[in-house]
Amino acid sequence: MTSTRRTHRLALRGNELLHNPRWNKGTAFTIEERKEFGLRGRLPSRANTLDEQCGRAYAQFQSRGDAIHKNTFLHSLKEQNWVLYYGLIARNLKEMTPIIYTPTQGDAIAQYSHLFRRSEGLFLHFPDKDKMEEDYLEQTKGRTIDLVVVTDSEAILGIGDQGVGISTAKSAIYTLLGGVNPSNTLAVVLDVGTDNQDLLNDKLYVGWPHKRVRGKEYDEFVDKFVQLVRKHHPHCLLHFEDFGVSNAQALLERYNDTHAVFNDDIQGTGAVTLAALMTAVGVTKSTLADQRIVVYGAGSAGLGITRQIRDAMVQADGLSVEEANKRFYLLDRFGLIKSSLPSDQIRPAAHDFVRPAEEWDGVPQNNKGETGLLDVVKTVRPTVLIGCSTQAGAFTKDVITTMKEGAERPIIFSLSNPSRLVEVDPKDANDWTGGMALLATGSPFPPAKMPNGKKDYIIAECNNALIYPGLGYGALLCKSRRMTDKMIIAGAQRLASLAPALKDPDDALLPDFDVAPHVNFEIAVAVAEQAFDEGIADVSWGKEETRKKAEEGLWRPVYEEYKFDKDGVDW
Ligand SMILES: NC(=O)C1=CN([C@@H]2O[C@H](COP(=O)(O)OP(=O)(O)OC[C@H]3O[C@@H](n4cnc5c(N)ncnc54)[C@H](O)[C@@H]3O)[C@@H](O)[C@H]2O)C=CC1
Ligand SMILES: CC(=O)C(=O)O
Ligand SMILES: [Mg+2]
Repeated sequence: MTSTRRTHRLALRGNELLHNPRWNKGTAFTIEERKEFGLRGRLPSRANTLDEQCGRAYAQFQSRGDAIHKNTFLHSLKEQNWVLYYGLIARNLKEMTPIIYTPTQGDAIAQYSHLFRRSEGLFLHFPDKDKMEEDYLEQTKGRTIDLVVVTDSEAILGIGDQGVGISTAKSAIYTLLGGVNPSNTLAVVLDVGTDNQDLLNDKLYVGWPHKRVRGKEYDEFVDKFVQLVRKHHPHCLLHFEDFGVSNAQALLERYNDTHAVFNDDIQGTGAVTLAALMTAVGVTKSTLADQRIVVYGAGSAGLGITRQIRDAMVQADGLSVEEANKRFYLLDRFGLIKSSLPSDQIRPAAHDFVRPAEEWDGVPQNNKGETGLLDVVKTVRPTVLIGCSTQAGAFTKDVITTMKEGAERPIIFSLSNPSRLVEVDPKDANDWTGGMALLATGSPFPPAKMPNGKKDYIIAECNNALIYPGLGYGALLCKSRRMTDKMIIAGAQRLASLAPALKDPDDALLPDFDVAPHVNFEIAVAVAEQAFDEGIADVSWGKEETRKKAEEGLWRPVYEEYKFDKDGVDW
């Protein structure tokens, strides 16, 4: 890829410049820049390169004992110097991504109020709803905003309602893995209260200490925000993250046809899982349509995955929607989703996949008429088992060995985060199936030992971060007016085409996180090209230039030249 160093004209000097993480270079300011920007006496004598700074910061990172302290260290680095923060993590991607993202970020968010030092992003508080536009403009006036990542923190990274959190980590991943310019992103928390009693009881809780606002008032608050984004940044992609399942689905449906919106838990997770499954069926030399798929946990992720795979069966394998729906067996907290369940136990998004109760006559059920996972597995003999339930250990040895009896190469994805909530430890799934399972997890796990001295099996990390930065960058690159299903499938197909298991069936089902920036770049190109095909790209250049434009638009953590200019950038 090409790289061009630009010169920036800055109106900031002295401490203002040193304390601005976007522009600060710390000891890497050159002797000339120190003179020009009034920094000479504010810095020690010796100028460092970025590599030297990264070496020093890496040693400091290593000296932090546990993951949460490492997370805090990196967070404070981000408050000081963006180039150093992203440069350091980019140089140590596999080691540091789990620190700034899942699994560690979940713990950091759970302790947010206690670890709090400095705020980041935009907080929109329900009690200040009448001032929302003022607060929004205060943070965004004069800025280019290409991407807004918004959360109401109701379902954070598998640990539930945390009141405030997550959008900054998701937004950092856009920069790290997608090359999105961090200056052009905005992380937003919609603080509508929390139903987490521990937080409400905590005197240090920094969010609005109030029960969650729901219903009409909630909808109006979110709508006001969405309309503000549309009014001031009409081309910007609006990414919804970790909303509670009912709101997540409803918001996507409400805005999807009119605005470039994207729900990561539904669509991003659906897309990365589809890619892993496409690779897995390549290994088993079958098709998507050949599968019998059990999805355990029919929330945002489970329903998003189900719909994504169903749509791909229709698009790629030519099934009708009705035929494709029949390939799925969904379970939630009331067991199998079947027609005899009371209607309030079946979410609207699950309606397409409800199994007829008659089909289950004679299959054991509990005294409430619920059919559990093991009995579903015994009856269905699934080829694919996907977990997104937050129920640690739900895929027991019985479940896995029963599945193995009906599938030579069982495909088992336990996607719940953080790692401790995984439905089955991939090491166990590997052992219980004699090394025959095709595995993926939501957080990183070490490779599994294979029988008969075969090489270790790399567990694919099936996390939406392997695809959402590329989906987002592709959409904002071509200023797409929407994020369509076809764009998402194009991204998933490109991701699957890069999977190691395509070349070697004993290798991982998805590319390694080491190469996630390259992978997301390829996804972005595929997504933008698809937007051109659908006639929804809104730029002056043509489809054939997509790759070149994508390269030019990448933000990279390198120090660029500065010149002082009193009319230059001042924020
Ligand atoms: N790997 C990845 O990229 C992603 C992983 N996830 C993870 O997936 C999990 C679920 O996330 P969301 O779908 O956003 O949450 P969610 O709350 O929308 O869905 C969880 C579902 O599991 C169900 N459930 C709870 N207990 C159950 C039980 N005993 N049996 C069956 N189902 C049960 C809940 O009723 C709910 O419908 C979390 O751990 C999350 O971190 C979510 C998004 C992306
Ligand atoms: C990865 C992600 O989006 C989640 O666990 O919610
Ligand atoms: Mg999420």
